[in-house]
Formats: sequence, C-alpha cells, structure tokens
Amino acid sequence: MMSDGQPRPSAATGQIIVSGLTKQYKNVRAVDNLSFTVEPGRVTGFLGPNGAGKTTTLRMLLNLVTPTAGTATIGGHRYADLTDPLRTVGAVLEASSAHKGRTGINHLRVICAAAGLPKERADEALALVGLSPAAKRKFKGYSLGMKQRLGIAAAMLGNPQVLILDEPANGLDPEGIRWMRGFLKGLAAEGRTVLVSSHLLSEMQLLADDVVIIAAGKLVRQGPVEQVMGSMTHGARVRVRTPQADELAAALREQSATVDADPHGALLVGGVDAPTVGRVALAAKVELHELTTERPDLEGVFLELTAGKAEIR
Ligand SMILES: Nc1ncnc2c1ncn2[C@@H]1O[C@H](COP(=O)(O)OP(=O)(O)OP(=O)(O)O)[C@@H](O)[C@H]1O
Repeated sequence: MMSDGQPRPSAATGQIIVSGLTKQYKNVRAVDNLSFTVEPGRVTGFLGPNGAGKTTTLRMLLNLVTPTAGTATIGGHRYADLTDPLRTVGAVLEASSAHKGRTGINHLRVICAAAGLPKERADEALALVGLSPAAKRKFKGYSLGMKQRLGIAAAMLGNPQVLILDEPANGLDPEGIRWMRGFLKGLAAEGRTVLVSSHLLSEMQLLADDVVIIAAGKLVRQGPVEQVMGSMTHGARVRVRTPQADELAAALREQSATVDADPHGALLVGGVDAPTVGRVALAAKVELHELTTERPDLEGVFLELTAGKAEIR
C-alpha cells in the first residue's frame, strides 16, 4: 500500500501500464500518446504494420529510448527504478548476438557473472530452451533458430516475471515457431507476463490471449483476441451446402439475410447465425450437406482496423 492508502501493484505482479507514451523524432512521431495495459498470466500480442512504432514502444518500456512524454511501468515501477531489473524483466529485442567463437553455455555464463547470478542458471536456462545438447558448440555454428533460443535463454537467466520479445518468430521455420508458441504459452500459464510484438497476425491468432493493435504510433484496438475479432464490422458468415441452393437462398433473403455464392458452389450467408440457417432450411424442407460458421481471421481484422493508417513514415 502506498502512503495515500491506494493499493499499488508490486513489481512481482508484472502488470505493464503504458500511459500517454509519446516519442517524437526529428520529423517522425514514432509513438503518439499511446496507452494500454498488459496483464500477467496471459500472452499479449503487440501488433502493427511495419513502422507502426512497436520497437520504439518496447525500447521505451526497457529504458533504452527516452520518451518525449508519458510513462511506461512494469509492476508499478519504471524500468529505470527497478531494484533488480534482470530478475524482473527479460527482453529479447533482436536475434541474439554473441562472441562467434564462444560456446552457448559460456555466453550465458559470462552474462551470469556480469549480472551476479549463480552460474548454474546458465545450465538451467539452456535446458529450458532445449539447447543443452548444443551447449558446447560454438555460437558461429548455431542456426538462426538456435540463436533465437539462446537469446531467450539469456532473457530467462534471472527467472523474470515479465518477458518482452520483439518479433521473436522472425526467420524461424515452422518447427521453431511451434516451439516458440508452446514455450511462451507455458510461461504465461505459470503466471508470467508475456508481451510479444509481431506483424505476423496469423501467428498471433494462435499464440496471443490479448492483442494491442497500433498503427502510425497510435492505439487502434486492445482486448482479448476473440473480442477484437468479434468487434469486426463484417462479423461471422455461415457457409452452407445444399442441392437446393436457389430455394434456400430465397428463404434466407426473406429473413433479411445476405446470401452470396462461393466459387465452389456453397452459399455464404451473412446477418444470421448457423441455428437460424438450420431452422429456415428445415421450414423450407431444404436438405443440408454442410453448415459451418466462418469467423473472420485476425488478418482481416487487422487490415480493416489499420487501413489508411499504415502509410510508410
Ligand atoms: N532513432 C530513430 N530516429 C528517427 N526515426 C526513427 C528512429 N527509430 C525509429 N524511427 C521511426 O519511427 C517509426 C516507428 O519505428 P519502429 O521501429 O518503432 O516501428 P515498428 O513498428 O517496430 O516497425 P517494424 O515492424 O518495421 O520494426 C518509423 O517511422 C521509424 O522510421
């Protein structure tokens, strides 16, 4: 509790609060009065087209760039004021770089020594990311995926409550992406705060619980993935296959539904839900061969929400 009697999140809760955050470079307002929160125990996808201001925001959060205005706090504290930053926040901002001739394990041991962490943490962190078999191989022989894992191992050395990753899926093959997804979901399930930036919306749909969408430095939308998708103007459509397409289309249009034909002969019905389509079909004695609800994917949501704001700056 603070002296004014208001409860205040401790660093251990790991809630991230970005408030009125702004960064003005000479000619570019990279981040523009941005406010959002990131909750512990969830994976939050930080989404935006190229140049939207994601990296600048994350760098301000980690005290690597000084904001022009506004604040960013982790568990109620600015990064610069954290008493033990490595044990509070782990960050992976770009693919890990390390001394080429150094082995993976030695790279981590050097960081442990510099940070005052016990050297056993190097072995533990390497095991955590599945790199133990390559512990004694030199960094220059690591694949991009192995370098990404080593970067994550380095971020995990202090066993932090909060993990922040900038475009971690960049350059990974499908197996690497699958591994990353499972790993980050596992950290969130342990109650940690996981903030991941990406422009790969399809990936975020599989990974994120919440999304924060920005474009041109400004907040476009934030909320649970499902809710953001549900807020789409075009909503879900129902896909129907029937040998009596004309009859069903006529019956549905009487219910004010919109009906389009897809190239494969199915009907795409908007404005009514699947049970309604089923009831209308039954009443019209129309035989159904397929009845599926098609949800808009995040890619479509994203394009719609950021349209016109994603100009190259
Ligand atoms: N140091 C800098 N000086 C001037 N402009 C900058 C600087 N850093 C970033 N910018 C500009 O700020 C804007 C936001 O850049 P930022 O890298 O934060 O976006 P991003 O969302 O991370 O994009 P990307 O996905 O392409 O990395 C861009 O227009 C960029 O050119």
